[in-house]
Amino acid sequence: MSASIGHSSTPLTRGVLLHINATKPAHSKPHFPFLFSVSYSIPNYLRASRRGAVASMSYDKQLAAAKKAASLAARLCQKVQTALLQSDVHSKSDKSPVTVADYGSQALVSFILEKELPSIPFSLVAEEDSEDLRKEESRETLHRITELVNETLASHGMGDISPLSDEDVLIAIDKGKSEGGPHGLHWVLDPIDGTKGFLRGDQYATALALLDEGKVVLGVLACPNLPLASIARRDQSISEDKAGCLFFAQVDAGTYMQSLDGSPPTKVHVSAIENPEEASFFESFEAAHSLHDLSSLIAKKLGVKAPPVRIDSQAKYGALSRGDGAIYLRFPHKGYREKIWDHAAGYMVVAEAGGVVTDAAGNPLDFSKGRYLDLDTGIIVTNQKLMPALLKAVQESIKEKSSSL
Ligand SMILES: Nc1ncnc2c1ncn2[C@@H]1O[C@H](COP(=O)(O)O)[C@@H](O)[C@H]1OP(=O)(O)O
Ligand SMILES: [Mg+2]
Ligand SMILES: [Mg+2]
Ligand SMILES: [Mg+2]
Repeated sequence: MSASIGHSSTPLTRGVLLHINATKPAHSKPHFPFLFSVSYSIPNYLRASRRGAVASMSYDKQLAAAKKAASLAARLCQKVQTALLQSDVHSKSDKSPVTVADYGSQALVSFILEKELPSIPFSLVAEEDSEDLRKEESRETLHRITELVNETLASHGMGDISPLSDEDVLIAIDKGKSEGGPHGLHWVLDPIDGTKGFLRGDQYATALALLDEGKVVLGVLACPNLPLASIARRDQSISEDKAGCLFFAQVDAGTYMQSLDGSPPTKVHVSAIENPEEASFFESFEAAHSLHDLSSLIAKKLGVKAPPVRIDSQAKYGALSRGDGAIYLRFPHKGYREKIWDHAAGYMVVAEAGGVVTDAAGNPLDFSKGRYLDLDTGIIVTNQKLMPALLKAVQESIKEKSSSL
């Protein structure tokens, strides 16, 4: 049995089904510069919660630009999702709305970041590229995307910018082809994380992070359908709740949440729960994205009593960063390669809120290897108190289930 948190649809009945979304990563170096001998005794999961060499720098300007870009992209996505949900059943099974929102979001973020930070060399590692959009049959879709991007800019205080042409939009999208890596500054973007949730009318996120010398130094998660109030112990329809959260975090500066409408930010912290019996855990809504039976086994071994809360996208990381749940488990099917844009922003938001993100072996996530994450089996997220027991349960469960992984 599970719970799921959607936006538009189903009333939530206790013990029936909640669905939402989210994700995360980690840093590698222990931050004890004068105690080198101690570092060998620090468990990997604690190393994963500490900042790297670039910790003392400020990224305030980049953070302001990232918040602006992600918020506007979320507005664009909301507009498309609203139209999608109002349309008839046939078009709901059509992939094109999400295509328009994906490309539009990427073009908008790319354009705004470069415009807002003209003195900084621009490198963007992003999910989409313009190859399909340049085909003759995509001409109308491209016009629609350009129109949406221009409308969004004009209606959110950027009307002084000359409207973008179709070619400008294609160029902005293709700026996302950077390979990232261990040197320099690289933006990392998932323009819509959780496309399945987007199409269902449920959770999705625009996820934007910045890498400096291979380390994540800031993260922004715009989650248009995530309720502002906690989704823990939810037992009635969420459609009554106000939704639309913007999470943001900068290295060594904590994690904050505000409404997408622009309420003052409040500092958030991961759950302080130490007893697994009181913990609840998040996982993908989509069984194709994560092994639900493995998560169930882990939860059982740990002694978790609550049913899983199933959510699409990196909204899971956002919800975890404010303590709505204590654990996030992600075990993709064999052969799936995780991309950095699916975890970089969520990682930062959780790590700065006091949480820990590792792979299934307890190693920090390494964002310096290019577009993919190179990791052992899965990703696990929780607070520092629960991590040792969680790691043990994960490793025992994987051993038991190893034939099916
Ligand atoms: N087969 C798959 N296994 C795991 N994750 C997937 C798979 N296919 C797509 N994804 C990506 O997983 C993330 C969503 O996972 P979830 O919502 O279950 O947490 C998204 O980034 C989604 O891509 P996309 O960004 O295109 O939606
Ligand atoms: Mg994604
Ligand atoms: Mg995506
Ligand atoms: Mg995708």
